[in-house]
Amino acid sequence: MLRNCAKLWCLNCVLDEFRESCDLPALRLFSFPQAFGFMCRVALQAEKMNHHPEWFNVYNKVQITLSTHDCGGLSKKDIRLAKFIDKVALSL
Ligand SMILES: C[C@H](O)[C@H](O)[C@H]1CNC2=NC(N)=NC(=O)C2=N1
Repeated sequence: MLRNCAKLWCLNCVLDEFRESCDLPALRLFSFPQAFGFMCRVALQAEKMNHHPEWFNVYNKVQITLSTHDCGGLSKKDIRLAKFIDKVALSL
């Protein structure tokens, strides 16, 4: 399930290039600590890129929306961050 979810995330972002944002399907992890650890890894990369996700977490679920405020839509940075998220999700 996680593998499909991760692959879908990248596809969603590429296909929706002309939309204002890309809502990634909710990721259901095994526990709250694992969800929080996932978010920490993504947060460090987001800070490094100066490109931050809009996200919602409840217990073991993480919902992520990517967009680029500066251009009012999706940019290469969103795709790059989605691919990083993809990689982290696949490593869990
Ligand atoms: C001023 C600062 O560089 C900008 O606001 C950065 C910060 N993080 C960001 N994150 C996202 N997702 N989109 C942006 O356009 C963006 N811009």
